[in-house]
Amino acid sequence: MLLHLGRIPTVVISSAEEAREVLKTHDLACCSRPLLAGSGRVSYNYKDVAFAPYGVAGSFSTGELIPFVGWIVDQITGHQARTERVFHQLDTFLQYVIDDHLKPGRKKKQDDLIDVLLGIEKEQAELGRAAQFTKSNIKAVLTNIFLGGVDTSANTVNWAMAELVRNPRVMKQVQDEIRNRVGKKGRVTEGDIDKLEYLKMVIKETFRLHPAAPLLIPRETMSHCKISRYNIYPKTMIQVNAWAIGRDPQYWTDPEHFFPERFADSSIDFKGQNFEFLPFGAGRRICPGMHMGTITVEAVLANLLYCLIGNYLMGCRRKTLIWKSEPVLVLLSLRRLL
Ligand code: HEM
Repeated sequence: MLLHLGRIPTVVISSAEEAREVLKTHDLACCSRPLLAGSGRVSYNYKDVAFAPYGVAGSFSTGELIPFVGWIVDQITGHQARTERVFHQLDTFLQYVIDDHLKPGRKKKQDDLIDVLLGIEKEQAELGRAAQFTKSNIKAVLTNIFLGGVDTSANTVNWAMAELVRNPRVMKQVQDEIRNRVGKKGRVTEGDIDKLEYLKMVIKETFRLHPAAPLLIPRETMSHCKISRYNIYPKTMIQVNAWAIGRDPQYWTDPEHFFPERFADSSIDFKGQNFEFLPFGAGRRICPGMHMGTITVEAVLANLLYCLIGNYLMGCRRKTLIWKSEPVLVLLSLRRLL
């Protein structure tokens, strides 16, 4: 489907075959234009990325929609000022963290990510390369990891809990599995998770129905190409609708139904080879934190379910619970864990 998002021609891909064509074959720019509020430029710079937190991301920007004059409305509504304020807050924080790492005589057991990035910056400055890795690049990488790594895992756990509360049969089965395998140890450790087959299926089913990035990261065509039989011109934005593909009845039986067993004895995985299942994307821009994200979701969910008093939850009014589950779950788990 071809549409214009503001001033940018955009193609939305909603079938696994086209997704395979796009993500594997086409010459798509590595730079993306994150759909965050802001400038309307086709770019991927630190300032654009930094607009994401604090609710600025996804907020309506007239500058994005109406070419040339839209920015005036953003000035009047205060959108521009809010965006700048968020950027400065985040920038100040990141600068503080970087300065802290640059303090002489700082005590450290081993290099962390910021030390490594500062090392690259120093190395490139010494080599005197034309295109250098700067402090701004370091801040962009940190913001990217922060954005990519936190909400995605947290939202997946929330969705999994919501689905389990709506499906008592699955809730009971997954809790039984965890409690039988882990016994009375008090908490689920990383070593236990390998044995939890059903939990993994529950997580896969949650990824299928509720992908954390439903349209993946936008791509941009670098040259003229063809998708199916359509001619796509350079500088067209490509959005892959992983949400729609994950619910397409062509690939999934009874797609709206939360049914983890569909993954039993199935080779379908989220590692970017099965284009009907793309919770982490695919191709060159596949999520680099896939392993860490999965482990985090597995560990948090397993511990929540292990400690959760299932009957208490089932007794609650479900509707209320879906919206208010988070604090209840956290409190219950903490009570058991501490
Ligand atoms: C359940 C957890 C996670 C999910 C569902 C998820 C999902 C995704 C998706 C769908 C993309 C876009 C891929 C594409 O367009 O092909 C992405 C990109 C990215 N993810 Fe994740 N992610 C998760 C966890 C993490 C974690 C833990 C980190 C880092 C610590 C991370 C860092 C990133 C980064 C840096 C990108 C951008 C890659 C690029 O720009 O090329 N993600 N993630």
